[in-house]
Amino acid sequence: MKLKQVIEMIQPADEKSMQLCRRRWDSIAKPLHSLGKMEDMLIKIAGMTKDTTMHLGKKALIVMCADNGVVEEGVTQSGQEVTAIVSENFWKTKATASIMCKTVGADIFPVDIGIAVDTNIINKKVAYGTKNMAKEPAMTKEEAIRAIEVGIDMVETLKEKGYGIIATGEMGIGNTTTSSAIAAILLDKKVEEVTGRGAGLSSEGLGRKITCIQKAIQLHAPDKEDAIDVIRKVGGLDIAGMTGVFLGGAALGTPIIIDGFISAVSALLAVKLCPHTKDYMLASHISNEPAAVMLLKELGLEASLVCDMCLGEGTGAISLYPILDIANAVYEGMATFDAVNIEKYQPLR
Ligand SMILES: O=C(O)c1ccc[n+]([C@@H]2O[C@H](COP(=O)([O-])O)[C@@H](O)[C@H]2O)c1
Ligand SMILES: Cc1cc2nc[nH]c2cc1C
Repeated sequence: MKLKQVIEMIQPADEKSMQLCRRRWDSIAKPLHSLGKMEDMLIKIAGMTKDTTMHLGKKALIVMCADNGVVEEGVTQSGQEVTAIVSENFWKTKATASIMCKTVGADIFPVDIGIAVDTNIINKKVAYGTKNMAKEPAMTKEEAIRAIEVGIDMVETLKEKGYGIIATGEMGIGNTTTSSAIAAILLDKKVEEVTGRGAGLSSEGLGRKITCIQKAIQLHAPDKEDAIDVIRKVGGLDIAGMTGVFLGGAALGTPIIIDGFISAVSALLAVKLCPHTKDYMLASHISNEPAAVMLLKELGLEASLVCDMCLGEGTGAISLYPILDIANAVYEGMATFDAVNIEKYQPLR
């Protein structure tokens, strides 16, 4: 589906289904709202799917894998070759996210949306990596839109295959540099406030990373009001792909789970392209990268997990699946106040 068409399709979440879901929670024989965010998440999901029965279907993780030209500026601890190695390991259940997916009963879909070499994962390559944003725009406008549409199409394909909820993830050495650039622009923050050590950068490297981002922003002056302009000048193909996943989920009524820093940047870009997209997002955890809290605040979303994770790959997002399963089991299986003859508590809220 085309980006323009998808943006036109997106509607606010369904209030009626959310009300009915809340009513069901309030009828269950336990203190009101005592399952906290577990209840809130299912209520939100009911609004997304327009269905209060919570038959979510199969669970997926889409991992957008891409390289970033800015790596040649010495802004990362690891070399660019790590992107392809880890990405191919997803298929072999040898990377963290793939092992976690197997454990929680989710299927993993690693997508080569822009790795610098050919790989054997799902081939949706838009380019062999981006250009170095410190010297030129990371990509063309056409490439940015194509990468967003790859994300949209992945959601459409998975929905057709019976997947009812999708976690987002990414793999791309250098993508905390692109994400910090985007965060600085969208949040109107100083680069040093939104830039962290990514995958274990030294203090000297961190200084280089901050200077590099400042230089790229000064060079390209991205238009804050134009999300595509921001993505194409200082973003990445992985970020663009995840932005498309959020938009596709909102258009097709599929809940999409935000992972860490890079995923939250993509979520905010999707909201900039279409504000109602936010209704179809669930926050999972709070990444240790400094801008993670700021991004969730800007999105108006609260994470359910605080685990000090900053691995990426979708590891935080898929950690939410067992919690959603537990919540759903209670929601579907518990006796009501009427059934067990307990007088209903008065709401505490
Ligand atoms: O998701 C996060 O919050 C997160 C925070 C720090 C690092 N990462 C992962 O580490 C890689 C990017 O780190 P870097 O230092 O190469 O920019 C990329 O593959 C991400 O999956 C991910
Ligand atoms: C080994 C490794 C695995 C990763 N997974 C996500 N980012 C990563 C970065 C490195 C370096």
